[in-house]
Amino acid sequence: MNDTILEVVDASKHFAGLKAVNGVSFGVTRGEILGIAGPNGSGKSTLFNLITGVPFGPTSGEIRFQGQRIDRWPAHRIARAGLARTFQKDAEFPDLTADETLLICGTYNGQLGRVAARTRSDEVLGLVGFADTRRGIPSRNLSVYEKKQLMIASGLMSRPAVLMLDEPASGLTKPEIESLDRLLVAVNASGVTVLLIEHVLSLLLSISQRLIVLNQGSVLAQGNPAEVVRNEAVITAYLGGRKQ
Ligand SMILES: Nc1ncnc2c1ncn2[C@@H]1O[C@H](COP(=O)(O)OP(=O)(O)OP(=O)(O)O)[C@@H](O)[C@H]1O
Repeated sequence: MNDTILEVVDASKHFAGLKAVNGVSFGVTRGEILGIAGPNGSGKSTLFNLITGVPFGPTSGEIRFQGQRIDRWPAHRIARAGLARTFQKDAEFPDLTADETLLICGTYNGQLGRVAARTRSDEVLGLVGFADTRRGIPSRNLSVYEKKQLMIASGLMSRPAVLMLDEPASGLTKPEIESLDRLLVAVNASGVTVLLIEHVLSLLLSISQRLIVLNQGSVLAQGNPAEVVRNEAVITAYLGGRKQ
């Protein structure tokens, strides 16, 4: 049985002369946590953009999700098919509470009625460990870690098969990164395949089963995380060409 849930085949995104993503191919196995690393500007967020169609699909290449070709689908159709993502930002709706935010995500992305959305909110907030006492305050007043919890909970409202996270550890303290580690393991254990863009190497090494490193829009290395971070080309890319 083929257990590949998501396939990126020779995908590129070019902005005029800039090859932001250039001929990238990889598969994602159902149930895994796949880490994606790379220096700033190497094309990680653009790769998420072209997979999810937010705000654009690939210039060329194919994206296949659960056996269907999705690279010409509108973003909302891709989301509703089971590919959810988060962005590198603080709070989706700063003026809204966690409950209100999740109601919007549940009814729009998850296409749930109000009662089902409320039930799902309880489930996802429990899964990410969000305190009940914090559900009624505007998101802008939450701590950095609580905003991350809410962001991940929002992505889970539609019961996605795949959750794509863009640098969720940014701005977190070391103990908070350890909490995030446990949170993501719990999300994965609940049956969600996870794609994780991250600069925090300790998190990637702790939870990823495989690691892909991008550089200048192309795959530089992929495979076992501990081996990939020892790869000489990867070290050189991170050090900007300086030899140690
Ligand atoms: N909409 C756009 N128009 C033009 N250039 C873009 C656009 N989006 C991204 N780029 C460029 O594409 C390249 C890759 O950017 P991208 O944001 O994907 O990198 P990244 O690896 O996610 O970086 P970081 O780690 O800093 O978030 C960069 O040179 C960026 O300036």
